[in-house]
Amino acid sequence: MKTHTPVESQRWVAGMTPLAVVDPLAGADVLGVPTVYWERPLAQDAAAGWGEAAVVEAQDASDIPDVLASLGRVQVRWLGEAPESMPGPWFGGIRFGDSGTVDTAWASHGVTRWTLPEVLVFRTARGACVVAFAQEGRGGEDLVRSRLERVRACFPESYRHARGEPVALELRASRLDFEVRVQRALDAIASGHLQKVVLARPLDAEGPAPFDVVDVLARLREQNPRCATFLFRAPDDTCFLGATPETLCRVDGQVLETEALAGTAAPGQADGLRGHDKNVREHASVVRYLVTALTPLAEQVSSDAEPALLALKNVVHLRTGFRAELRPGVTPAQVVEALHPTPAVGGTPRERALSFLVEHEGLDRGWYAGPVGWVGPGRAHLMVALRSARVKGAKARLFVGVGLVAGSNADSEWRETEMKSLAMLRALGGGDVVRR
Ligand SMILES: C=C(O[C@@H]1C=C(C(=O)O)C=C[C@H]1O)C(=O)O
Repeated sequence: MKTHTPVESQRWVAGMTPLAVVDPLAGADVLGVPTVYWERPLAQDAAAGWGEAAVVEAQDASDIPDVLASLGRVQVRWLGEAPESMPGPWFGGIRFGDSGTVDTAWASHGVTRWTLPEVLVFRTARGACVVAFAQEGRGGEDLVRSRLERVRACFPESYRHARGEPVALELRASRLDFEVRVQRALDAIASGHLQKVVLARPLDAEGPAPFDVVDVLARLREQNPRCATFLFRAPDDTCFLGATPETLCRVDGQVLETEALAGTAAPGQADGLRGHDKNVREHASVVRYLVTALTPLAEQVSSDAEPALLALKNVVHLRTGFRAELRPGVTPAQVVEALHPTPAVGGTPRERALSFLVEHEGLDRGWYAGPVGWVGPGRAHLMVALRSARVKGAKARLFVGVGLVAGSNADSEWRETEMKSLAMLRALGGGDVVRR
């Protein structure tokens, strides 16, 4: 079932069965590579979806707000008890935005794509269960019951570790090309046209055999427990996956949480980060933007008094947490529209920075740096898709970006992109990264 327009007229029937499992990813051994995957190890949340009971796509970027709004109005009739704190039920993402370069390998992910899985296995701190969805109508209830039974009967109880041996990756990237683009950005900053722009570059990696994306997911979550590990697999098996530290928005009723995450140091050099002028300016532009963007939507916006350090395996970031009480009637769809893209992945002034990227970045970001996650009635959790790659067969294209402000230099920005690429490279290669 595929819907290319909002889903108001459709109704869904669903059922739920508790499961004695600890790890939704373990289902890959019997059900194959999940269609969608989402896990935040520290929060003990994990969800894996198989099949597509429905897909909502947009033909054009101008339809994205309608698509998002329609996801929040999904109508589900539960056979028996409804599960508590179910993520989704729609899982998907949105392109970063306009691009001056078209990469057809992104075609199957489209402008935006949201999946209602046929079966969704999820775990929270309270336990695990499987949920099945089918379209309301003749046979819908039977389909739900048989899907639940099939999963209940076969789902492994064990935890799924990465099993493959480390493999050597062939890496391709152009440092010269990146440095030329950084220089153009620094010229635009020096002339006063821009204050900040986040420039990204691709890094192509090839393995000796098709990547085992389930193993890659297992490594991503083990190596990046503070991040959200995600996978969105399109029908042609193009996978977009990663482990991102950056929350775009978490909405639960009227409560909104978001964050400014910008400013980066190597793990050994984190001490000076909070006093480092360039990083402080990079960070402050995001903080100012969030306050301005949230004010029309919220009764009250509060934030941490000053940035804290968020220490990840390969980098340390400056982070300022935000919490807001949304005005009555404000939906997750409106929050996404107001926030994305923040200057953590675009720049300042916003429109000029985005035009600069269309003209000079020379890269189709696709879903990289766009919102990814889940949406449901009155609730949503969307992350910014960083530390990510598009994978098909034995080929992966990684995306890494850096915030440039006055005082940035091409050499240290290149090194920062190298550090940021390690999260994905270590998961793809399964071992330490040797660059030649
Ligand atoms: C653009 C990326 O990361 C963003 C840029 C950062 C920076 O320049 O300091 C830090 C965190 C992210 O907001 C990326 O990881 O690709």
